[in-house]
Amino acid sequence: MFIQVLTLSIIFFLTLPFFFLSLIKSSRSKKPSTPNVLPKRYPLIGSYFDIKSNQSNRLEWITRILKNCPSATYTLHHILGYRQIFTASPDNVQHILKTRFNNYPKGEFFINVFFDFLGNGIFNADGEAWKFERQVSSHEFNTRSLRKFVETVVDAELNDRLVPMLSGAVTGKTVLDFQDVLQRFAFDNICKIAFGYDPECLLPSLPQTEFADAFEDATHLSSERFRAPITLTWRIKRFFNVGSEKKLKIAISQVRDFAKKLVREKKQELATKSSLDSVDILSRFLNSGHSDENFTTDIVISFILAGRDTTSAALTWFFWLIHQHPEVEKEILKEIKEKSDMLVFEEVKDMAYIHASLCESMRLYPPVPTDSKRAVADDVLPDGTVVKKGSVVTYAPYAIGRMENIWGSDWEEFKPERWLQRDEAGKWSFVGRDPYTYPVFQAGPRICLGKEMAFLQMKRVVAGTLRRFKVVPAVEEGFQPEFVSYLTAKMKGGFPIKVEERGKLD
Ligand code: HEM
Repeated sequence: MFIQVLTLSIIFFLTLPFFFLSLIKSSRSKKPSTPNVLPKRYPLIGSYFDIKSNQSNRLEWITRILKNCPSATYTLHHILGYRQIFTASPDNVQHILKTRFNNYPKGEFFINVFFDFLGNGIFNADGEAWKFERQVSSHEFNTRSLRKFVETVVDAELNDRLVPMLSGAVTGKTVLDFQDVLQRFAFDNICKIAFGYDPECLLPSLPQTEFADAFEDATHLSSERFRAPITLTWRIKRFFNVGSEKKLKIAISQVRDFAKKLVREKKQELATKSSLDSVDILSRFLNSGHSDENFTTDIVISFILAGRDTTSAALTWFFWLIHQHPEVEKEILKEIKEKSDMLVFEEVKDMAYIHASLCESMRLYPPVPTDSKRAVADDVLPDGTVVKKGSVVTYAPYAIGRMENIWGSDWEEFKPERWLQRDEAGKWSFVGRDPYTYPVFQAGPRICLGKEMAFLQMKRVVAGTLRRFKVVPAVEEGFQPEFVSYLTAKMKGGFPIKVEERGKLD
């Protein structure tokens, strides 16, 4: 706090004369004022005051601004001339993620902010390091691996852990935090598929998971660095090891200790096994000659981040929306009833209505609501926005999902049908949108590697849960959950539910 006040005071006194000058100038100005939704901007400090006052509702604030800009793109001016361009324009998204991919890496700024937590893991790498990690990991996402994932890992976690836990909640009439349960589910899943290790997080006792808490803190506090109005603040705090940086250091060291333990155990296992027996991602990296402990630890952390918080966030919002829309739930149940009790891989793939409902839910509540790149060289976006070398360019799936010109005047409504068409026999088929209009999984060369895996897992969980149970939010009448976003999104305070047994589907 002291450091933040000190930094601010210095900047404040340096910029005071410019501030008053601009006030006088704007009060004399005859020009019509900009709509008050756009931030006020001053010399040197840019829109510091608006940025600061909207820090806690940043996503909504940015969305409101983008909705009020003709090309859904806005350049936000931070302190000392540093610019950040926000966009919700599909053409601009395509330009950044595909057409001029090489001009928009994650960049030094992002990598430095997250380096202590993610190191050189795939989420925090550019250039050759990224290419190598992507190439090695991609083998784990072929059809054979995906089939194995659904038929062994997901089904076992569902039938042996999730369903018994929901049954227990019916019998005991207990309230569960479904967000926590789904995170545990996803964590067990990703550890099994990526490292061949079962952390047994989703047990009836809901074991205290020090690691999960530390992971949560590390994600939250690292992304706070990214949002800090003044970058210098966290660097000074880190130097003196005080405040949030002290907490972050402790959380990161717990996360890294856990990940290192996984790497060491895997190395021992590989020493006694043929390399052909080990088909998880970690084994692939270790077998490819990359046994450096820090590097493999980074890989483990990135995959946990990729696999744990994304699908659980998506499912949390999905189950909330389903309860608000009984007509959608009814249609989902119809689809479930058409399939066998123990779904096989092809049946999971084929569930078009559930697929559409998940897409629709992630349109409104994307697990990764914004994503940033840094311009290597000067550029101009398709809408004419000038990008200066070094500017941060952020595309916002959350805002794109709320654009009337893309989704129509009913954009606020949860309507899976906007992703579907019926054939003459009345069977639904899924109609996707291009990945720039729906960049929930990113797009272009860095599109999410786990997209298909995520859908298979989520569809299996939805079918396995709703076939037997009704998920009822345990909240007061009129309650509205709050969407919060760190690196990935969350429902603030968790998602309390009661579970009811459903009679046989008729
Ligand atoms: C609903 C679920 C998911 C969503 C919405 C999602 C979304 C995303 C997004 C937006 C990115 C780009 C992040 C960035 O570069 O900053 C990404 C990257 C990635 N995702 Fe996912 N993801 C999901 C599930 C998964 C799962 C289950 C895995 C499995 C391990 C996975 C693996 C990855 C990997 C490895 C990358 C890095 C790709 C690269 O940089 O080349 N994701 N994902």
